[in-house]
Amino acid sequence: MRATTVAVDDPGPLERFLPEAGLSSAFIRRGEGFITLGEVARFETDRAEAADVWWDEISAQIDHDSEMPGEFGTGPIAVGSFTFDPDRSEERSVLTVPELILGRRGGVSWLTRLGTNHTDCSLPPRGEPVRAPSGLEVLGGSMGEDVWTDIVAEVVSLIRRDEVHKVVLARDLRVRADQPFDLRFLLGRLIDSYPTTWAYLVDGLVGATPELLLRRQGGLVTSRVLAGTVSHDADADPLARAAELARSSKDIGEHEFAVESVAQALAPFCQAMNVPEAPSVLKLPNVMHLATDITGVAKPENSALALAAALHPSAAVCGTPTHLALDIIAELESLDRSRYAGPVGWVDTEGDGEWAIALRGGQVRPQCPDEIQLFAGAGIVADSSPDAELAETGAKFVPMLQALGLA
Ligand SMILES: C=C(O[C@@H]1C=C(C(=O)O)C=C[C@H]1O)C(=O)O
Repeated sequence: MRATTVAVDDPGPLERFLPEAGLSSAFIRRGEGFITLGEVARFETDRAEAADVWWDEISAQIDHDSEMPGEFGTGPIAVGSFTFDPDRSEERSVLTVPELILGRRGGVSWLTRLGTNHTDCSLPPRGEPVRAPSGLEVLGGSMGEDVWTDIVAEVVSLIRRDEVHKVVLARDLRVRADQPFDLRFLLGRLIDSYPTTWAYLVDGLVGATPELLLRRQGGLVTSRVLAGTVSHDADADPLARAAELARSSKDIGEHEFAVESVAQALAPFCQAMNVPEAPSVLKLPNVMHLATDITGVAKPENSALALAAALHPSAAVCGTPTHLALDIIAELESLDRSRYAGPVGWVDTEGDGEWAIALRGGQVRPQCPDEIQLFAGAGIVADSSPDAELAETGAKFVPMLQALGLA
């Protein structure tokens, strides 16, 4: 297979090139990242490890001609989204090799085209205008709010009996429209309102997540761990809320579980690692999180996708200890998380790439194109209050509800 990469003039907002229908994907933060069109290969699996082996074989067969060799993110890539719990999900994970990639990073834009014999490196046409959803109806979730808070209370008592340390519980909301969703509309709204997050669109999964499972760039690996949350709004004093969060022993404890899980999982893949002692506060329009950026010097043999497979599920979205938390989630949550809270991102032919955690998003399925399932979760620890955790999930639904025009 051949691939050609050329530098192009700044194409403007990348998402404008997405077509309403057809195979496409996007991964954009602060105007940088890429959109893809078409597909030359696709691997549906239930394991990120299997996808990593598949991509390793495919990428070795690509003959790449590039005007910008070695520039991070340019060239052929595979884009994917993986389920939260492959052992218990009906949904398949997917890794695809796009036919065309239009990207921008560090002010430089490029276009990569893959195929067997082509050299057409002209920009694709802009997509049709986006369509706002209409006739929206909130159908509710797979369980009522009171049932969900009862489950939180049950988990709190398991934790107080020392049977488990932390469990992240999620809930869902279904929203129906009177015609199929145009996911580009939701993506565009998220990009505009949440520019510091990673906005993603992969195979019907759309959202804007603040959490980066990992970036592997050259020899360096970075992970942004989030856990510990307060909601805030225009009326609240942001400094007072941030100080409250930074002093909250409940949130600091919850955060430490998440940092520990990522640090432990990453250690075998790194020659050296830096884990800051105290978290900082990350401010988003709807919530603030305690945040820790872990960095390390990666051993060369593991791709970004292999690292994502090793780091997932972190205690930010699952719990501690991992296997117990997974079992408790499966038993009590009564929800197929599908690809919510799983890794979403990309990997290149060198094994560099970025994998975010698919949070603050929703899934549209081909058999129900007029219905979107939104997900939000919260970390439960010994001091959790069920009503506060319910409110926290409410705040985490806000970005998608706003994008839909419902908040
Ligand atoms: C589970 C979610 O978010 C995660 C849980 C957090 C928490 O419990 O404080 C914070 C950020 C994320 O790691 C979600 O957004 O659905």
